[in-house]
Amino acid sequence: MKHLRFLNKHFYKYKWWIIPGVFFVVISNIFGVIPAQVIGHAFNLITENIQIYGLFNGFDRQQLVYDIFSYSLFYFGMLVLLLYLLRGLFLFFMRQTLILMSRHIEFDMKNEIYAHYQKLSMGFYRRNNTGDLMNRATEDVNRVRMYVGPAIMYAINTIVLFLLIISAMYSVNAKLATFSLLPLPALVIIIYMVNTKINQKSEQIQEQLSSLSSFVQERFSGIRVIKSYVRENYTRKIFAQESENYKESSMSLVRVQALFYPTMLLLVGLSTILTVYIGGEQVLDGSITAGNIAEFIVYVTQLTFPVTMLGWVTTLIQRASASQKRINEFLELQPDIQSGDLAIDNFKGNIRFENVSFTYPDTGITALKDLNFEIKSGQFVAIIGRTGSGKSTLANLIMRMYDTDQGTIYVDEKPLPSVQLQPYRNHIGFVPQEVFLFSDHIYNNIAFGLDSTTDEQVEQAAKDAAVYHNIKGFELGFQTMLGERGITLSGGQKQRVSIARALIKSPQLLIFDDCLSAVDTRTEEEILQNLGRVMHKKTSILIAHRISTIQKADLIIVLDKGSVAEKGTHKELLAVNGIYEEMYRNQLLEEEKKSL
Ligand SMILES: Nc1ncnc2c1ncn2[C@@H]1O[C@H](COP(=O)(O)OP(=O)(O)OP(=O)(O)O)[C@@H](O)[C@H]1O
Repeated sequence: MKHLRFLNKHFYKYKWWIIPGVFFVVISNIFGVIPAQVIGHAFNLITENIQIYGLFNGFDRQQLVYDIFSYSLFYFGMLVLLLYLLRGLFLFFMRQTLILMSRHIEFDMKNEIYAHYQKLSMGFYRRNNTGDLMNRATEDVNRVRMYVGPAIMYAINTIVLFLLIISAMYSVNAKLATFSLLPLPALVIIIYMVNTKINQKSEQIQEQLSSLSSFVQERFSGIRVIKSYVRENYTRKIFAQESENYKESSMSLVRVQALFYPTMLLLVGLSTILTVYIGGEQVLDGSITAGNIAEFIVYVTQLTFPVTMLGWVTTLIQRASASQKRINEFLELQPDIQSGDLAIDNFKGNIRFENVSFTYPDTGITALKDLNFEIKSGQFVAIIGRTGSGKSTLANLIMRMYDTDQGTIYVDEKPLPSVQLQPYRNHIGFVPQEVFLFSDHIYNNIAFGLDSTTDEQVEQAAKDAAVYHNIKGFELGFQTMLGERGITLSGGQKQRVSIARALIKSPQLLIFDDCLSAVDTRTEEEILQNLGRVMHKKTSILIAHRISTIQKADLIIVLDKGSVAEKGTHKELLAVNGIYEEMYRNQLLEEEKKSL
């Protein structure tokens, strides 16, 4: 329950919704209780009038008695109707305030969680899977909303109704009130127990459903692999098994639910029988009127719904508390990467690594060891090395996706952690190794990094990335949709669209993380030539596997097992006869083999 205290700030913010809301609950309940008394009076009127009507048997006046009697009944009927209408009106206001408030709180919470997620660092995204993040921002928030809205509303409603009805009952007759209420505690306990059971089963079903959905989602994403390995029957069988489990749990839930209403009706029926029996005795000894029995039956029926709600409200509160705990776990996390204060308005693109080492905290893998080098402003620098040698890690450190364990990275001679993070990243055009494009138009994908763009800018970026003609070849050109409901680009086209996305920013520093691997050598040559023009006097860092890509670099850094093994120009490195020269020889050999 303590986790729900987090929501108090929201309640405070929306106090002018809660206060009238509670007021409407009280008023609507008053209008809900008075009709029972009116019905009681009407009942008394009937019994008394029937006797008077009988006395006038055979007299002309009998018709007059009948008219007065039916007029009074009509009056009582209209009064009950009016009271219920007023109750309905205030119930409407109650929902309009309390439930609407819960929607506002839900909206605020979702925005708060989303904004907070965005602040958290890469390590957080590595540690937690996307499904979990999504669940906390949607399903868990929804459960909390059920607490701030319906649960609170029904709880207040139940308390107010209980107080009003019980005091009304005891003011009529204490003995009858006690007997009529006797089955209610049993009803509360049974409902609570059944509800807990239903809840456990629903949770189990929910889990099975999400595992079923993940299974289906993954299998359909990998449908190509399934078809090529002819595993359709195999996956169908697994799916049938998972569905069977889901069906079994659902059936067992239905069985429990089927018990719920009969049990409830049984106990309410018991209460009614007791009311009529004890009430009958009381009428006989003259302590109450027959109308009071009718009044009590209405009370007992009115109490049934809130009592049922009580069990439901308890489960809603328990669920909300568990969900809020999960939400708080993430909201209380502080980003590992905190922005510095130094402004970096005229970034020149000078990067210096001084004794930099880095170990991934989750795996304990030391990816970079004691790196020392300088990338001067305006240089074209290449990073090369075997797979797993730490090239992408180096790019991530420059982007400050992670902080170094030891040593310092200086940007324009300022320690990177002391620099304002977002303006710094804004100066960089980063093309990651794993291309990610949004399910949106090609145009919007290229324009992604800028707040406003012109068609010319987008087209020029596409031309520089050598993807313009491909895009123009599509029926809808730059308005072609990508992603699930759009077209699928080839690996090379994707890489080039993501290059265009970086180039459109005219960044001061460009980092290509092995993003030319799916591009043929001729197109690669074209892109490199364009880069020479676009990145003139600006810094470019190219991570590559092919030596042909980087031969013209001002500086080539060869990484081996996380350390700088060699550095220099192409010519200088060949002269060293080391790793670089060996890679060069192997690649030449491969090309010769291909040309044979
Ligand atoms: N997010 C991560 N968490 C933990 N370990 C990682 C992570 N990313 C990379 N590593 C490890 O760090 C080492 C260096 O990886 P990195 O991706 O930097 O190499 P790379 O030179 O870019 O490789 P490739 O050429 O195959 O892309 C590897 O041993 C890898 O397993």
